[in-house]
Amino acid sequence: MRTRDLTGDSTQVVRVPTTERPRVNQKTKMKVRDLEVWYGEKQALHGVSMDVAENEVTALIGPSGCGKSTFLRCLNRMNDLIPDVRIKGEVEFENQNIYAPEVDVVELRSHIGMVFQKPNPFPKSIYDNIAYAPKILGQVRKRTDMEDLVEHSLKRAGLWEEVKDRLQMPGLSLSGGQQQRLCIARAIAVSPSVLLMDEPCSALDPVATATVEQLIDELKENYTIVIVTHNLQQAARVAGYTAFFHLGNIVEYSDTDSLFTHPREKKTEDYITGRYG
Ligand SMILES: Nc1ncnc2c1ncn2[C@@H]1O[C@H](COP(=O)(O)OP(=O)(O)OP(=O)(O)O)[C@@H](O)[C@H]1O
Repeated sequence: MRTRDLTGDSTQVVRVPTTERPRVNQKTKMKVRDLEVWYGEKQALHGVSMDVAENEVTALIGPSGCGKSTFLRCLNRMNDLIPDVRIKGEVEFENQNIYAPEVDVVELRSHIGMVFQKPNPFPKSIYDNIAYAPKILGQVRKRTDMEDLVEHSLKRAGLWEEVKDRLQMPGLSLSGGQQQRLCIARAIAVSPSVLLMDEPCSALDPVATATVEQLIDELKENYTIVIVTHNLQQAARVAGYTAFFHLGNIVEYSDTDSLFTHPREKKTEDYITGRYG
């Protein structure tokens, strides 16, 4: 594994593997160490380590089956829901290993939210899609506070103007792109600091994709975003950092410009130039 000097101070050279930490002085929001995942007998991640930069968008790219979604789901323990899964290693968030036995997973997921590939609004009204989780979590009790939260979340997701006159309509009556923004609004309503997005645009047309990409760009001011995408142009457009996964390992992790213009590894170059995958 390659290393580089992160201090610039020749008297105190700290060497950190480049796959873990993309840039000098980058504040780290989540720290993943030696993550191994098995589904039954099949190992999907082989000791992956990575620092996730705060208030940045980090893209996970790589060929089908290389472990991107598995890695993403480990960041808020979504894999716990899969039978026969076994996870080793550490994922640190706010100075705590999220796999420690005392961690409350429901609360954890209110800090680290998730948006899925296919928009999946609840079969409820637009209003209730947003209000449901803050209510269940006891975050908001007064009706007027909830109305404010619903409005604020929909505005943050760039959907307010389109739905403000029909908040009691079913979320499922919206278009695909609107449903995905509703899901983003729902995720941010509980005030997470990290948003995980698993191919959030793959079911959307180019216009809706552009809207969601613009939203991701705006959200990164307040949120740390990790996004799985098959679309290399999308990674190049939205992400400050990109990790290239292959066969359950990270081959290369760096700032997006460097990864796409000067990949260090031959495998990365082959992938981004379309020689395989
Ligand atoms: N629920 C599961 N049960 C068993 N095996 C799984 C499960 N989810 C993923 N896998 C296996 O783990 C490996 C990694 O899958 P994962 O979905 O993480 O890859 P990916 O890079 O996100 O793929 P894609 O780009 O096709 O979505 C694959 O071999 C896959 O078949």
